[in-house]
Amino acid sequence: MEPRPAAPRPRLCDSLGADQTPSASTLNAARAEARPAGRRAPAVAAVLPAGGSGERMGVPTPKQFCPVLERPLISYTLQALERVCWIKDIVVAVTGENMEAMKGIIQKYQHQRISLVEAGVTRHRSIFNGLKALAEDQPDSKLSKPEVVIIHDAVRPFVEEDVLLKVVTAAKEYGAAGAIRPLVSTVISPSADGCLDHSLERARHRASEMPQAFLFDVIYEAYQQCSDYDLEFGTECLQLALKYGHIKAKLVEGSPDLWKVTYKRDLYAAESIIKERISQHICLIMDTKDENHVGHRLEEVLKDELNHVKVTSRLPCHTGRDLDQIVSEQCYSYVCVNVMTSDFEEIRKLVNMLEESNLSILYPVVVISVYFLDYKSVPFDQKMENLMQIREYAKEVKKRNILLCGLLIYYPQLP
Ligand SMILES: Nc1ccn([C@@H]2O[C@H](COP(=O)(O)OP(=O)(O)OP(=O)(O)O)[C@@H](O)[C@H]2O)c(=O)n1
Ligand SMILES: O=P(O)(O)OC[C@@H](O)[C@@H](O)[C@@H](O)CO
Repeated sequence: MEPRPAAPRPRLCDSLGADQTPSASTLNAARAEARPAGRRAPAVAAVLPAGGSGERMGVPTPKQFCPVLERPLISYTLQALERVCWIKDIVVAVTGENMEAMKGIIQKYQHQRISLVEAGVTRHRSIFNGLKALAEDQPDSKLSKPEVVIIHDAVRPFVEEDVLLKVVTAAKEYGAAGAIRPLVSTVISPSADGCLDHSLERARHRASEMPQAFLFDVIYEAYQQCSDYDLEFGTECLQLALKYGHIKAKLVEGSPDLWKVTYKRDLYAAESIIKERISQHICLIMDTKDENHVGHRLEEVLKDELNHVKVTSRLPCHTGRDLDQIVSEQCYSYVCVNVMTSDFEEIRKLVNMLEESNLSILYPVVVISVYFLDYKSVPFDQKMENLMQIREYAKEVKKRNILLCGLLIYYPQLP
């Protein structure tokens, strides 16, 4: 059957984006170069359907725009795909009414390599629109047809490079590939009278998840031949490749985090996972090199008490290069231990560095500034005045997603 002539092209907005974040892409570029010699890396693009209304979430805002830690859910998914430098274009399908909101998210969180297309009235139609945008070299667009295309729901934020690489590599070989997970509940088939007709043997079946990947021509031709019924009611891209392209997708075991945010509980779960991930590293910054610094004792205690948390320490944060390294480690929790001074100029320096690093654009950064002051040598009112400034400063930096608090510990010098 001749493929159906392409429907009118979706409106393709300009690509939007900002400078590449150096650390993630540098790392990925190194990995990409490490690919076995002689195998040309396929040109890879991604299509993210994000045009749904999120009815099952039960809130007015479509779930892909619902905030998680005050940041829209879709921004986490974009960040996850942006970390993979060999994905050259990310096409997001959003409804016309959400187009401006999506552009605002891209600008605010400095997402890159993003192009926007109009969503369709169903998920398959949204995906088809994304594929059309990639299929045609448009003179006014940076998009070109990829060899392999990843399809990934915008509401699945926890996707890692390894599973993306697995499905892309498999798609290059098999024509199509998709992530699967063990079934949690048994699948049953009800009879017309609402009773059990039969159940499927759970061990012999799997849940189809995302990401999926396809040779571009395979999936694009499948969509072009797709029946209106499938476009309207279908939920499985792999099935389209099988039905219209006679391609049996390679199934790739995915990690538990590939789940789709569908119900409200999923938002709470996503927030917990993100909080857990960004609190995996605490960095102690001390204001002297003295090995008897109380900060070292605190470091030991934290290492003993917090088993799954990486605790590092740094000497005086006036060595900017040193702080650059800390920030490049994507640390979001800092404890500054000050025994020599209550002058919080050092804190200002640290906060400025954190802001310049763009860390706080993506996640809240916590800075706890602890002051140990000997009340015999430091008149209370003089130092409290200094420290009270921290309260006003904290209000100011909170607007930039940096949560700053001060802790004053007055103690008598040992005789
Ligand atoms: N017309 C549509 C419908 C869905 N999607 C996207 O497809 C993904 C998975 O679909 P689903 O979880 O069903 O999202 P919704 O349709 O929004 O959810 P609901 O069925 O609860 O309304 C989501 O990223 C959703 O935004 C889309 O791009 N276009
Ligand atoms: O049906 P929904 O729109 O909720 O989900 C769409 C897909 O994510 C879902 O069908 C997966 O099984 C992958 O195909």
